[in-house]
Amino acid sequence: MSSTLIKGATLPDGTTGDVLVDGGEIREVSTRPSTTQATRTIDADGLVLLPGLVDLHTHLREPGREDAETVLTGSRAAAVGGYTAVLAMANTNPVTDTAEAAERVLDLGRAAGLVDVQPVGAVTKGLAGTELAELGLMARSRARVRVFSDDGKCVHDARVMRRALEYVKAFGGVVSQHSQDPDLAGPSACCHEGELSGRLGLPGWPGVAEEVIVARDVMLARHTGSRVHVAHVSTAGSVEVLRWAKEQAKKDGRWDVTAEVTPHHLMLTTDLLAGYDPTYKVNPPLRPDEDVAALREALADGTIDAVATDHAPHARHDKEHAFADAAFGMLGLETALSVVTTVMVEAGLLDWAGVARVMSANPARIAGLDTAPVPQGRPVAVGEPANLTLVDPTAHVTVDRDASVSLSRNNPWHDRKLSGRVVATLLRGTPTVLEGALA
Ligand SMILES: NC(=O)N[C@@H](CC(=O)O)C(=O)O
Ligand SMILES: [Zn+2]
Ligand SMILES: [Zn+2]
Repeated sequence: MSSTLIKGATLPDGTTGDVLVDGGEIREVSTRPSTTQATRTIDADGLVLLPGLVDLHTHLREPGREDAETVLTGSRAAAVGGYTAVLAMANTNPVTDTAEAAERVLDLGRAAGLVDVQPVGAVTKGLAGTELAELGLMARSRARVRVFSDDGKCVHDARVMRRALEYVKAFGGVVSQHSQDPDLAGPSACCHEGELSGRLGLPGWPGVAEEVIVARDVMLARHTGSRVHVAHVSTAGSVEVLRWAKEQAKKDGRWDVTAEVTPHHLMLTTDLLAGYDPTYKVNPPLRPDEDVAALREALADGTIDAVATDHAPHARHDKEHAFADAAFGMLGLETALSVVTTVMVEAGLLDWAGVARVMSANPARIAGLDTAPVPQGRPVAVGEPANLTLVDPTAHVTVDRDASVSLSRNNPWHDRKLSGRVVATLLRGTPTVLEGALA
């Protein structure tokens, strides 16, 4: 295997040095110039070297909607975005609700070979919300499933949620919840319920539809002594509940609650809907400024543990409709690091150690990938697997949706100026991205 010498990189802790990668591992980290000869040298002067990014929430669409994305094209988008591992959501067709289905996604990921594709298992059969899927068999399968989610749908029945939490506790699993009470909004809700939705004549979801489920689930986590993870948190009220719950869980030590926020909920607001552009239609919906401010603050102070993309590719014929009829979801893998650089690092809310924490270490730990046979989310240190992301923190990029390696084009960042750019990604020592493009 070839070796790579990364010269003069700034590490997350702020020190500068040379990093030698060989045999899939980090072999040297030295503050003085390394004299070792390597097959490849990357000049990293002025660049930041992060542990490979880990995405807790990706929709890869295979099997079933290979016209929108495949495991291969989604893996390409992930690598370009600086990711070395992604959790593939279960709302495919068929649903990932059996050990065989999970192993198939795992194998497709290995065949693509660009990032570790870790399947998420469904909580209930067919995402129908009534009967538990074969959680234990998925956990014991080759796919070693630890994260379970009916994402796209809320596990609405409290009894089913309680059972699922009890079940996953046995093998250190976690239930990732799409928190949204369907009874608090009509079936046609498609945006944030507020003054603007009234003006536009669009039926909305109130923030409280999310908050009541977050509150219920943290109490169920406490009751069962298990772990719940709140997917794509979008309101200030949810943050308040999480802040309280995390304090309680810490004191108790027997249960846990974690949460993720998407790049779009950290930057885009509900007023974008004024033009009825379905690119901005997403679930949970874009919220007002005060929610966005609360989410940023919560990510900075650790109330929210992780940034997760909720990369949700959709084919043109599903997205290009009148607002009310278009599919929910937006792309996120290729732009996440730039959005976080722009809204968190440049704003002084996170330093690079903080970015490493919320985009690599914490998501890996939540997903149980930090203890996998070949771990993810580990520090940039000698003896660790060489999963690495090299970032130019001062670059400015104007996003072009047609430059994307995703199969889909539902990109809300098109034409926006963002800061920070992924220059290179290494998966266990092998470059998947060099000079900002697939290697
Ligand atoms: N986020 C979305 O708007 N859509 C997701 C489902 C989901 O994450 O709930 C999808 O699968 O398209
Ligand atoms: Zn969801
Ligand atoms: Zn999702």
